[in-house]
Amino acid sequence: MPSPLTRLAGAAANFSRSRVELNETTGTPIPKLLTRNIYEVEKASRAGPPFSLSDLPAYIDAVKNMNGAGLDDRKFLLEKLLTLMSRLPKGSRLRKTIEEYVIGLLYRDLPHPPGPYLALPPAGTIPYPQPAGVHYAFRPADGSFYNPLTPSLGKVGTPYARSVPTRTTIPPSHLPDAATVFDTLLRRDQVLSHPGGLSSLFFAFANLIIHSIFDTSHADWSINNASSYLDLGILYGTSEKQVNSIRRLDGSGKIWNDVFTDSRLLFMPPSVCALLIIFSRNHNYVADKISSINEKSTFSSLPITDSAARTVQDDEIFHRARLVNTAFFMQVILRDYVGVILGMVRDGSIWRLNPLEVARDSDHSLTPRGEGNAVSIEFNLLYRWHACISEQDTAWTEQVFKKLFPGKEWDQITVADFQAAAGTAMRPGPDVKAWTFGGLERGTDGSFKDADIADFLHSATESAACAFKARGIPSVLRVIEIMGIEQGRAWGACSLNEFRKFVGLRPYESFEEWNPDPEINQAAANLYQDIDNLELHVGLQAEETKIPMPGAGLCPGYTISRAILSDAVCLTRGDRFMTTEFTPFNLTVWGYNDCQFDENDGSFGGMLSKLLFRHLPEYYPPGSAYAHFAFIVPESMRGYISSQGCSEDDYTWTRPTKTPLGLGTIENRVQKLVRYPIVSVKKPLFSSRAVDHTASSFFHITKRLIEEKFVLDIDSTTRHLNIVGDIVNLVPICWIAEGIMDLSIKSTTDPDGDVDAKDVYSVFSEVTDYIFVNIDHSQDWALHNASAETVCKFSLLIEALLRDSTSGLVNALKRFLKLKPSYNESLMRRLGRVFGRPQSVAASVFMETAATAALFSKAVALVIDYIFENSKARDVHNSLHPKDAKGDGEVISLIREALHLQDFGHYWDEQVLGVRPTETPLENYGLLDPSFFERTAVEILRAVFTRDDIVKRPNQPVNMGR
Ligand code: HEM
Repeated sequence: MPSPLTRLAGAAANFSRSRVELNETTGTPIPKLLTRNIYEVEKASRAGPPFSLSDLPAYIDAVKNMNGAGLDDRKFLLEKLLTLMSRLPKGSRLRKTIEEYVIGLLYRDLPHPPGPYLALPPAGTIPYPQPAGVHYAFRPADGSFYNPLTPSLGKVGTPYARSVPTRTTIPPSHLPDAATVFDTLLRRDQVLSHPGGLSSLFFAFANLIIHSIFDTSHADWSINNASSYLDLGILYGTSEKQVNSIRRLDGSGKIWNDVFTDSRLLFMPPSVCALLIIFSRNHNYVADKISSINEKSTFSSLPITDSAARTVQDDEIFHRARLVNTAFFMQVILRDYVGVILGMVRDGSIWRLNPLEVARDSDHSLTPRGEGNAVSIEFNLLYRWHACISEQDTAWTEQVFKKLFPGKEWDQITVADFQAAAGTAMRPGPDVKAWTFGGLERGTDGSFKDADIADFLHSATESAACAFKARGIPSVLRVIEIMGIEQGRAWGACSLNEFRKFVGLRPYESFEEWNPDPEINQAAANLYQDIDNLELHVGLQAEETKIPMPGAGLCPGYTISRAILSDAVCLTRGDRFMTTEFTPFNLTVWGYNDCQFDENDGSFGGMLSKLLFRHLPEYYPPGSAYAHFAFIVPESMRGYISSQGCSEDDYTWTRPTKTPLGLGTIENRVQKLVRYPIVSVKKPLFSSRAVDHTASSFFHITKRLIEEKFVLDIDSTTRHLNIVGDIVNLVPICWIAEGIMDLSIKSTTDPDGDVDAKDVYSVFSEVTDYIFVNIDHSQDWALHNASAETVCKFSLLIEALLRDSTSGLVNALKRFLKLKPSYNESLMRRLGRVFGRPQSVAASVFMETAATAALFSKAVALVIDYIFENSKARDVHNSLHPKDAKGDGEVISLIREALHLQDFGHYWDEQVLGVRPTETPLENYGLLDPSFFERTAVEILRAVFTRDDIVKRPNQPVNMGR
């Protein structure tokens, strides 16, 4: 059972999270005022200058060739632009202009809507899948109605789009035999690790992406049986029937444990399925939250007997949870995946290309968003990244193929063999709840063991992917590549040069230019004679590859590297659920906030770590590099971290083993925030004389705040007051700031005060969260860093006052000049007598006061709530006025009673003991020290309840969160 302290702290945590400031366009959190500057300066100084003279040739080339001969991609304009954007200061106008320009450019690389298709999409209308009474946007199972005006655009079972009509005149019969092309240009000759240290898990995620958008029909290669959207169709299914096969339909909106619907993935390495299981679990986590928070108070508890009501509730929770879960998928794509592709994670940059932004052209027209999308054959061919399959995954695939095609060598398997297997041996049973992978067994509740899922993921993070390269594809996939080449021909795909022209790149004039390796270019020249004949698939996969440099992390062939960005932009920007419908209204306020990334979480703006910490907490302890940088092999990432000037020691680099949940003891967490030993400062702070003095301050501060914060209602003489947010939360803050730290509080009478009390409350309550509340591993990094900075800053302040008080010079001088002494001299003198270094004493004062301020306020708020709810305001008034010990005693009993009844006590149970509480339910920590709490709380209540003009608004709760 959580301790009273922990439960008390819960609301402080919720409060501080709900106050995170969001960028209105992207919904992303804005760094706190107190941390923003230092953080940015530090990053910028590490990253280097945004522009250097050596970049000039690339920019000149761009200007000359943008609409003419095509860009020379060997001059790395794109990389330079990306680097420039990542290094320009946040909020810079130039950065925003370039970002908008680049996103507009990439989006317009492909026509919207796509022009030609391999066959005609369905004509006429198609049925609208929205059930009656649904007032939120939801993703139709089959990808229809993403563009409401062209509802079949990108729908499951429609033909692929064609971006580039070919004018190549070489007859198909003159093209080299597909098997010979594989054996000459594509077959892996040696294992070469990925030059950027990308892990096999990165390609497992890429595998999820391609399966989401490509599923070429074996009956008709022109048809794509996947939708053209990153809608997690691999998890949810591509038809109503499939979606229903995973749903519980019991009103919870949840799916069965650890299920997904795309059976093709069962034949992929187990890390691919393990990664998808994380998203499967996330659906249920989100559904649980949405129903328990119940933002509109419309959900009923289960079981729901009325079947119609059950369906309505289940649909709503399911669809909203799916929107949130696919938003997580999108964030992992944009933050982790594209972050690695562009080398941003490697270089410690939190900047990302954000294709979802609202952007305008120079003529003020909006760059379109959410218009729909249809994937094209060119991108299907471009995405066949089989060269990167790691050695371990190759060995695994070989085992699978041996079972599927017993007795056959890799070069004896035919396309017909593969298609036959795909229709029979590769079809699992219809019950998704019984599917397994990687030899795993399901438990009685249907789920896999965390240990097993984590094991696959850890291994995939640890194993290096292979490099993109000509002659890089494992022999076992020979038949798949032959099929790919033949599909390209059957589709009438364009040549490599035609594709390059289409995306604005200069076409190659020779095979040498395409790939300078003589063995490769001569082999290609023999097969194709003319560079213009070079087929798209082969041309893309055997092209010279990029090397890691700022702006380049994936390091595929040059053309893939350019085109992949257009695809990423079009897929996400074209999806209305990721853009125009990506709103708190559809996702719920909680869901919308939950799927935002935190750029200060230690993952350089990644999102996957949040999911790994959340769903496998025992196997991803806080600070594990396996969680923060799952897409880069830890050994490589460790090198990058130290070359960025960051401390390797901030992370753990070894493979995680099972670690008990929780973050250790309170003392342990305090130690992580302060560098000096904590000493006891209770006596100077909480002696009865000191508390008498503080209690009187609390009374006066409360009175002052009440007068200041009253707001007059429109057309009325009634004034209203946010008793928790504006008074109770701020009283201890004002006391700590003014009475201990010598800071003046901004107010209507002192607008130039040193600090805003609400800002201070916010940063102090982060420290409270870190020490007392946080058990969420994904929050640990950000909370620790923010808290450590707060503790350091404010402790320094106290330390300076302490040092000054020992000399007493400042105040002596002020007294001599008949000025008010500038700080609480007697308190500082008492603190000065504590045995310990000033740094220790200062940090200890911070911990005793500021770190528990939010807990103090929460407890007082509960008491006030109890008083109003139980109509005891008049009794409290009578007890506290006039002031006497008996009346104060009565109110102290009431405080104890309130806290016990609000379930914050463990000393007393009226039902069991039948006695009134005699002891306080509070723990002896900081401002919750009972002798301090009870005396000071009484004074706050006196200031509130001895007035006759404070009543609770009818039908409105005391705002406990605020
Ligand atoms: C060990 C890992 C992998 C294995 C065993 C594998 C196997 C296969 C197989 C069997 C197919 C043919 C599917 C069909 O037509 O039914 C295929 C197609 C494909 N693969 Fe892979 N693959 C792997 C990794 C990857 C990766 C990492 C990517 C790129 C991110 C990729 C991209 C593709 C694409 C785009 C297709 C065409 C899909 C379609 O048109 O439906 N594969 N792969």
